[in-house]
Amino acid sequence: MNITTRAGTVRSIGQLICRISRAMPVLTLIWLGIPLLLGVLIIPGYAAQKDLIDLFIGGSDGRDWESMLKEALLPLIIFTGVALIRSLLAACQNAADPMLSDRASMLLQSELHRRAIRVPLERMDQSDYYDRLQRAETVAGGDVLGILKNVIVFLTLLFELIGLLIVVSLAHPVVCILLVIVYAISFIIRLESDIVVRRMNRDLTRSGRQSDYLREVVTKPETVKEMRIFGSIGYLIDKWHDTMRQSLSLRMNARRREIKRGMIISAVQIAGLFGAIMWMALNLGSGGFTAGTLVIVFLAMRQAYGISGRMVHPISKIYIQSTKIMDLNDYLKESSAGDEADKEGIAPPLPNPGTSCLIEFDNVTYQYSGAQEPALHEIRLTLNPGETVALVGENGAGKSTLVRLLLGLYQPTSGRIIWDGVDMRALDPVKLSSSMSAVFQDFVRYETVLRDNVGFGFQEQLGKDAYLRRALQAGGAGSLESECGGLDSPVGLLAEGGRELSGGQWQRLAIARAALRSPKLLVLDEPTAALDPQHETELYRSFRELAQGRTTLFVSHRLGWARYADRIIVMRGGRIVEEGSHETLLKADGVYAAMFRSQAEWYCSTAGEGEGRVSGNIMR
Ligand SMILES: Nc1ncnc2c1ncn2[C@@H]1O[C@H](COP(=O)(O)OP(=O)(O)OP(=O)(O)O)[C@@H](O)[C@H]1O
Repeated sequence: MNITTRAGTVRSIGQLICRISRAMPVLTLIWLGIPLLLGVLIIPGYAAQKDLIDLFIGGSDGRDWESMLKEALLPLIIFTGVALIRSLLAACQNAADPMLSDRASMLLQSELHRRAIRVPLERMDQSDYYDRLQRAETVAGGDVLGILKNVIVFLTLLFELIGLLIVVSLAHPVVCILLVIVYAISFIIRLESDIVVRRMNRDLTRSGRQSDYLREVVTKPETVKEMRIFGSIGYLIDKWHDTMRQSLSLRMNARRREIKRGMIISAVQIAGLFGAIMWMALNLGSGGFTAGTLVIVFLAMRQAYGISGRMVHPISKIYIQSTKIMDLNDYLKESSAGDEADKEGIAPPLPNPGTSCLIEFDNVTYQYSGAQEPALHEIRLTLNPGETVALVGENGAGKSTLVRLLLGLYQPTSGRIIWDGVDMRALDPVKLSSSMSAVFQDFVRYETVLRDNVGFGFQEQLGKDAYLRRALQAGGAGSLESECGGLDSPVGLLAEGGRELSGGQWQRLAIARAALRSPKLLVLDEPTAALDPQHETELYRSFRELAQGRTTLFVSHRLGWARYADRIIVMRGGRIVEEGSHETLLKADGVYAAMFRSQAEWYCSTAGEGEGRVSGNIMR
């Protein structure tokens, strides 16, 4: 471990403690002050012992017992007082320690969650983000308890060790120097050993995530069905075994290395202790030591030896955990970018989005981080107020990427998206998102109560049953209220007594959620993927009503629905390749016409074979 890494470890622990102390200064002060006091108290404790030993070994020396006892009274009081105060402080430490750790864990977890919701979506797409978030979550959720425990044990032992070294140096500086050298060598060896473990733990997070995924995927009822049919369970289990075997072997190697280093450290310390005792024995006559000095130096060295042995554990743990602390600090630092601007008085208020909702893509290019090619190339597109535009194209054409940019979830790599004449990046983000509503193909299932599933669309109306019912109707989920037993009935299997809903029912709730708002911009990204044809037809009718007077963009692979749009945009390879009404595009006989014909042929042929129960109105 180099100096930079070591400094990084100390700095990250310092940052962690500073973060905690800002939230709870008094508790942190008590928590840190107790070890310091425990260490300081070692010195008068040993000084009193030395005086007592010298007094009683020196004998009466012509004095009466009464005057000797009088002389012994002060050291006795100090010795007993120190012992009492130390045990009192230890009790306080036992109370303060879990109190601080638990509160710190809660504090860090809430800070982490607050930060996580601010992270740009582009950052979430990068796999290293999940590694970092996972490590930060593990630290804030539980590891921090262990880390703070280790920090406090280490500090307590460190201050006691310093106290003992002061005791020894007061007796004779040479012995103290010898002990300092021994402990310094031990520390360096230990630090070198720990860097291996630290690196290994970091590497193992990624493979651990992979093995967790594999373990989950082979046991989940949703995935088991398909895997049994495709016979992929055996292959995935073997893959999981391989990942686990590699992790175990890495861990075993690091453990062996740690044990070897531990043995070297013990040998160095025993040699140092032996050398010091020998040196003292050789200088016993000439060194000017009193018997008391000799005894307390011996006792202090013995205690210091024990302490340094016990210090190895928390130090080693802290070094291993320091990566995690660094990760937590880095994560909190990274995701707090922009916080400064949020502080009241620093950032000027941003303008609200306009009410007409004329949206222009001005030469917009978007490239995913790490991707070789842009997913969208120089898009020029205008969505007119109140217009319904259908976005179609083959898989990977860039439709969802365009939708994410339109919703402000991603920012263009180059170019601008303009809302009523203003670059969307310059608009108030909260007002902007409340002017939009969206239904995604990968919609969220809130396994709480029915009310939440609709009301999260517009939280101010969460308690207004009439609005929620209207939204349920608009989403084609009007019957769910009575089927589930009321708006406050639990849905999903997570809540006790919850009613599990079908994929289509969940999807209809997502649509009801979007309908609850009164958005200027409505975006429907494959909103009916999980619906049966009958309900899909009903839903598209509801969408048409919902889209009235709003700028609407909908993405669908069902071209039968695209014909009802005012305009159809066809994408291919990240570019807009065609644009126009259904009739114009059919006449143009290009990409859209080919796609439409192939779908129409499929429907006609399946209907002709008498197998298709698909309602013909999809392609009519
Ligand atoms: N998170 C990502 N990171 C890197 N590349 C991505 C990411 N998401 C999508 N892409 C790539 O961007 C391109 C456009 O993807 P996009 O999801 O926008 O297509 P799509 O038209 O919505 O496809 P589909 O119809 O299958 O949903 C594809 O080549 C895809 O591989």
